[in-house]
Amino acid sequence: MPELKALVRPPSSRLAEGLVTHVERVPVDRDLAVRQWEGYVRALRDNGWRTLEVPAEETCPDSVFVEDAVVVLRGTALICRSGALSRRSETAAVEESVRVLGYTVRRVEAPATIDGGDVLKSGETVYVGVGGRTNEEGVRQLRAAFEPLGARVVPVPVTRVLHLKSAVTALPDGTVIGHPPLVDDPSHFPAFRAVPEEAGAHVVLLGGNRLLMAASAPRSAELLSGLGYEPVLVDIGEFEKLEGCVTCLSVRLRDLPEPAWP
Ligand SMILES: NC(=O)NCCC[C@H](N)C(=O)O
Repeated sequence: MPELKALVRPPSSRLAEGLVTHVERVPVDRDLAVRQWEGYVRALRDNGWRTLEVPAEETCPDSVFVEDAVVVLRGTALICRSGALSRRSETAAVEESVRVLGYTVRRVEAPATIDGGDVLKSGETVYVGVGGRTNEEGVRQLRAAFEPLGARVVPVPVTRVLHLKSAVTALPDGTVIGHPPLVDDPSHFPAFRAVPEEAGAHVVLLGGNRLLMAASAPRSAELLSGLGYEPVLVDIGEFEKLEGCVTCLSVRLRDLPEPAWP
């Protein structure tokens, strides 16, 4: 059984200057954020994931949200080109990390934009949110990169939240979960289940029935627990102030090429 591995990236000292789009700006306690980030990394490790740290990018306040910089599928790493100008220089160190790991590296090229937070993989399907940080040309380049690898790319609209994965994520059986007021059109998904909180829509699949979730979604955790899942809760409140969620703080390397890992 190959070891489970994930990329994470320590918060920049300028974290508090991170972008906000759909929420009011409120002060961020960077020291608390660092402790919460350490707790998040610990939760991954405690659940069998070995974490590799991409070096912090001090000049990029949002660089801790490493998910947005790269999408990996079957040995290919697609380096994103963010829809937010201030986030474009986050990718250099991420590209270096995945290259060292042995991934075939492709880059999203202008005029395309893609944020990894808009890309939701579930089985053979790759849903991509369009309307916020990812544009139509981004969808075209995602198709060109991943359809030859066997993926089916399905564009879905995103207008109510920052990223597709701010609205929905998928359970291990492919059921897509979301908080209905924030989901543009649930009919795009073959199976959809409503959860009662915004943050309840965000799960990171840890393996087996375990789901990493934000502590701010206790009722959704209870609902999922009633369905047989085992929520693992982490407090990421300082990141939520910047529209971050559990998914965006790591990139799970499920199709890591071999040999790899230093
Ligand atoms: N994938 C994600 O949900 N990323 C969160 C990014 C938050 C950051 N403040 C941003 O606006 O880009």
